[in-house]
Amino acid sequence: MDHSAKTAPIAARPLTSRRGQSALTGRIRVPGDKSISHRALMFGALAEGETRITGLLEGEDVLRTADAMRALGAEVTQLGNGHWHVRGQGRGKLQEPKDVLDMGNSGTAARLICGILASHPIFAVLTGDGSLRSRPMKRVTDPLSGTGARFASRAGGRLPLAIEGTATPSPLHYRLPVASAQVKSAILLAGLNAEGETVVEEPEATRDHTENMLRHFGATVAVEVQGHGRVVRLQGKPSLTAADIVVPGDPSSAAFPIVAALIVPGSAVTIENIGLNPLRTGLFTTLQDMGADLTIANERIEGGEPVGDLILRAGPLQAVEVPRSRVPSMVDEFPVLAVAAAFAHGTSRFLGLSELRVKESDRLAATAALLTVNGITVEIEGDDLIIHGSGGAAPAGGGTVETHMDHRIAMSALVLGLATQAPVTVDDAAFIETSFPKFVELMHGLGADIGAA
Ligand SMILES: O=C(O)C1=C[C@@H](OP(=O)(O)O)[C@@H](O)[C@H](O)C1
Ligand SMILES: C=C(OP(=O)(O)O)C(=O)O
Repeated sequence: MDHSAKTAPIAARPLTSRRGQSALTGRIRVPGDKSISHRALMFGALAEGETRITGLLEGEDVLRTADAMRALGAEVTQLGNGHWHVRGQGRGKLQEPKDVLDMGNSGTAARLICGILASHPIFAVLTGDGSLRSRPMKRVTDPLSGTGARFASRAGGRLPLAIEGTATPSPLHYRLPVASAQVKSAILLAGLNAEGETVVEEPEATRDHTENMLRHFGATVAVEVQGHGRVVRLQGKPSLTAADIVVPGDPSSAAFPIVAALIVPGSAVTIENIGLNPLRTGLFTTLQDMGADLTIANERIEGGEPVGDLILRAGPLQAVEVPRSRVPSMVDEFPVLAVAAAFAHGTSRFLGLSELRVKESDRLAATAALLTVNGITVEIEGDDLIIHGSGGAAPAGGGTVETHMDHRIAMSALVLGLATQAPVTVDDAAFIETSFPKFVELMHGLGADIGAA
């Protein structure tokens, strides 16, 4: 698939999901964690020596990061089956790219690379596909300007964006105005080449893969918990040394077969080797609050991250209220949680979803639309999403869902259609490739009926 800004738009790929003859059953693994995969390639490129990665997500978003790291001078080798090697020159030694860096659909790639480039004395231009070009970048370029780097972009801070990095970045002390691991990470990455301490204060804790992996490569990163939030301190100019990385299965990808197993009557599914970093597991807590038959087994530490297996059985779900403090730990899971809530007994409320408006699509609106067009009653009140559950009965379905270049809307809609009365169609499933290659094949393996529209 190619959906880059440089090429003509490719034909949309509609897909339909239907209630099958039987329940979903089986034991599966989902692809590697997207957040950890991006960081493994980037930090490998910033470290000295050869970083060996196992279980890398080979989805479009991460492949864009791999291309960008090559364009910046790192040797990035794909060995097959999720094994990759990255040979970096050491911190501060990236080369000026000879062409525009196309980050495709990936907000994480674009924003983290802004942080990396701000503290290199090179010029670079970033662009992306139609979705990424509409997403806000000022949230990183405004604070990063404090390093001395200069940014020029389209109106409203949209890509394409030109960066003139600096050889002598000032260290930043920044309090995040929104809960965002991407913004936190961009600031920490700029701090790698700054003299002294870079400090990020986050009022709500967000995923800490950057902090963990920087430590793994030899940096000194101190984290102080303050209420719901944290203060992160990075010592500048560390020696970053290549390190091996084992990428766990992505809990955000696992969310789709998880919800499918819970709503298709009679299903029994096990998903192995899922990352259980506590800053990523808000969905599992929420589903357990809903009374889902979801058990975590075989918990262990692999490659420095907690992982485990999830055992799921279909059954009745109760409505739930998700507090705003839980949003960062499940920020990408709300579309598919909304699908689960559509089957629940009672009315669910998800509070404080403003950040969903600036994802690959306006996910708050797209999630409400995906349910509404399939006969489920929803309301948006301010930044809250309210879903009136069907009380266990199969919702009507029969709708065609607009995916707006958003992989998570496409997969959520296809999961919904596995348990509605009439099939559900998505207008374009192509973007599923960004985070979950082989999603359809994996769901087929469980017995799901997903096919041509
Ligand atoms: O840091 C990361 O890897 C990510 C952070 C989140 O974005 P925000 O930082 O915008 O919340 C999340 O939505 C995205 O899928 C991955
Ligand atoms: C928001 C997401 O990713 P990104 O911001 O990297 O595009 C996502 O994968 O749901």
